[in-house]
Amino acid sequence: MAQGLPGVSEPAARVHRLTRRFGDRTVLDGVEITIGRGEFVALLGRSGSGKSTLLRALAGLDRDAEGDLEVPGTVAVAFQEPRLVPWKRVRANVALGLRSADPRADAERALAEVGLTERGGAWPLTLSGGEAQRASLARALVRDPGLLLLDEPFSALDALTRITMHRLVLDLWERHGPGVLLVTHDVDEALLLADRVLVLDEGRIAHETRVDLPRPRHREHPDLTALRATLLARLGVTPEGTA
Ligand SMILES: Nc1ncnc2c1ncn2[C@@H]1O[C@H](COP(=O)(O)OP(=O)(O)OP(=O)(O)O)[C@@H](O)[C@H]1O
Repeated sequence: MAQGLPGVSEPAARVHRLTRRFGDRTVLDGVEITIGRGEFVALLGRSGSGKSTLLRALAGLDRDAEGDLEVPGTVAVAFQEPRLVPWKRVRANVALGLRSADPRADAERALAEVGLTERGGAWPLTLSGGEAQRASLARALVRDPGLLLLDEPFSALDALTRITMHRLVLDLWERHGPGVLLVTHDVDEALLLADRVLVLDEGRIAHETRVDLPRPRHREHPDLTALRATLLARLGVTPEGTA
């Protein structure tokens, strides 16, 4: 995978002709994506369409992906399962691998930002699902990423916690301004959070929708109803009540 050199007007990430084959199966087939600095992009696609494969390539975790990838800044990833190291306390998990002057102080600051100051000394296994996701977000943000990759980080959470986490992510994004790529199954989540929603199908970005609405957004907003219908149709989901 070729890594581009950072330039003056670099976006947070640029993917050019990204291709990934597993044996004789081509899962990604020349994907093109640009994520602007400070832009929030959501990626939808049917199960098995290659969303996680794309995200892993962007995170630099897949050496066998072909194509050009330009990510000028630091990349941080938060996964569906928080992936905290169980034998390190929460604070130490957030500080893990951090090469700053005072990793512990940075970790404390990040924990405060996600509202988890009091759980810094806890063991990961004692955290609730929402708390563990907050810790995972703190661990991502403490690296001050230019690109934040979120792989379905809210899908295992209950509905109320998910709403709280949506607000938290928007708040952190507005404050820190990374480019975000959020992989999700949830059309509403994509429409509530993102500036732009992409649909991955047959190994390519088959559709793109811009969401020009101020945040916070409400599910019932009439503009979202139309966008939701378009996206569901693109995903091959037939509206209820039709054949
Ligand atoms: N290491 C691998 N070896 C072989 N096939 C793989 C590997 N990783 C992914 N695949 C295949 O690539 C396809 C895309 O997988 P991927 O996990 O990226 O899909 P996804 O869109 O994230 O799915 P989901 O929404 O269900 O999480 C799947 O058919 C999967 O079986």
